[in-house]
Formats: sequence, structure tokens, C-alpha cells
Amino acid sequence: MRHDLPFARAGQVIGLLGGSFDPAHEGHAHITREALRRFGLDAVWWLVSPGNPLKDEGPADMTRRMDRAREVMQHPRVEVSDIEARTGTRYTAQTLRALAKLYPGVRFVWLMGADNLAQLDRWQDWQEIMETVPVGVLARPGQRISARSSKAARLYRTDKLPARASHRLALGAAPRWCFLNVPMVDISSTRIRKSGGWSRGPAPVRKDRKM
Ligand SMILES: Nc1ncnc2c1ncn2[C@@H]1O[C@H](COP(=O)(O)OP(=O)(O)OP(=O)(O)O)[C@@H](O)[C@H]1O
Ligand SMILES: O=C(O)c1ccc[n+]([C@@H]2O[C@H](COP(=O)([O-])O)[C@@H](O)[C@H]2O)c1
Repeated sequence: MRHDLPFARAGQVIGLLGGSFDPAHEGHAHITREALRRFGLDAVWWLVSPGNPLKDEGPADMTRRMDRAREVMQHPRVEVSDIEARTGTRYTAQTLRALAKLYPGVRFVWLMGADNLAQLDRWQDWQEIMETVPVGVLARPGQRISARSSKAARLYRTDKLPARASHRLALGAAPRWCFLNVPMVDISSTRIRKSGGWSRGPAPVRKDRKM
């Protein structure tokens, strides 16, 4: 195993939360804790994306986003990682193929907020994703209805596990998904950027620092 990649043993169940994390916030931390508790996961890895292929504007510098993510999410079973930058994969289906080769015997579960399920059918090879790994979806303010009526939810309706069986999500083969109606945290990176709480430019130079 390469030392720059997170460690997992064969048989472990790892939840993957992919995101721009531009910046990371309490909503990400909240759904991660819920996913750990409810989906029977051994650990969660945050995959800080080099850039969402569907977004026109690039995110802030990777190092800044990783640093902020590690400040926001401090948990012994959560690891913040730049795996996609290291594997050179940008699309989730590609990343999952790379992880399957790098981690034989490890079971991965893809995690996402309800807004991502609503537009999953726009992702590259999205049906391959659904048929490769179990998917855990967490409620997000204003997104429950669009997620439930999405193309993905409709096409895979018979593969949906009831929320009361969420602990069994990783125990069966994909396609298999579960929607968790967890208490919601109404926050987004967009709102933080708009309020001036985060800029996409380089880190500001501190005035008290001697040149
Ligand atoms: N408040 C939240 N509740 C539930 N899921 C969330 C929340 N915030 C983010 N997520 C989920 O976390 C993952 C990564 O999200 P992302 O980094 O894009 O944050 P975001 O707040 O949605 O950003 P942006 O506003 O820039 O689109 C996605 O699956 C997203 O659905
Ligand atoms: O694979 C795709 O086509 C694809 C399209 C849009 C988003 N994604 C992934 O979805 C995750 C959430 O993205 P974002 O930008 O909404 O945080 C992140 O891991 C992206 O790489 C993936």
C-alpha cells in the first residue's frame, strides 16, 4: 500500500464522502457522524475533489481546502484525503474503479447529500456507480422531494433499503441504497462564500508577518 493513501484492512467498510469542500462546514461533519452511526461503517474518508466535473468554476486551492476540512472534521474514524488528486481521477466512477484495485477486499459505500442524488443521472457512468457500491443518502434541507422523485431513485426503487435497515447497507451487493431522514443542518459552502466567510483566492498574507 502506498504510504500517501489512507489505510484500510480487507473486510472493513469505508464510507466515502466526495465533495468540493470549498469550504468544509458543519453540514459535512454532521452527515458524516450520522453515516458512521447509521450505516455500520468502520470509517469515513472525505475525498476532497480536485474539482467537480459539473461545476464551471474551479474550487480554492487543494491545500487550503484540506486544511479547513481537517479543522472542521476531527474524529478518530474520519480521514480527510486527496486520493483523487493522487489517482488522477475526477469522475466518481473512475475513482471507484481505482479504489477497487488499490484496496482489494475493502468494502466501500458512497455517501451523498440528497441534492447529489437528485442530479446523479448527470454523472458519468452513474448506473455503474449504483451497481458497484452501496449508496447512503442523507437528507438535506429543501432536497428531499427532488431526491425522492429523481431518475436514480425511480430506476433503482426496488433496491432501496428501508431506513430501519440502514445498518445492513454494506452487507449486501449493489445495487443497494438507503435514504436517511436525519435531522438537517441548513448550511452550504455557497452560502459561506457569499457571506464572505471563505474566498477562492490564495490564503491572505498576514499583516503581522515579517517579509
Ligand atoms: N448541509 C448539508 N446537508 C446534507 N448534505 C450535505 C450538506 N452539505 C453538503 N452536503 C453533501 O456533502 C457532499 C459534499 O458537498 P459540497 O462539498 O459540494 O458542499 P456544498 O455545501 O453542497 O457546496 P456548494 O454550496 O459549493 O455546492 C455532497 O454529497 C453534499 O450533498
Ligand atoms: O462523476 C461525475 O460525473 C460527478 C459529477 C458531479 C459530482 N461528482 C462528485 O460528487 C461529489 C460532490 O461534488 P460537489 O462538488 O457537489 O461537492 C464529488 O466527489 C464530485 O467529484 C461526480
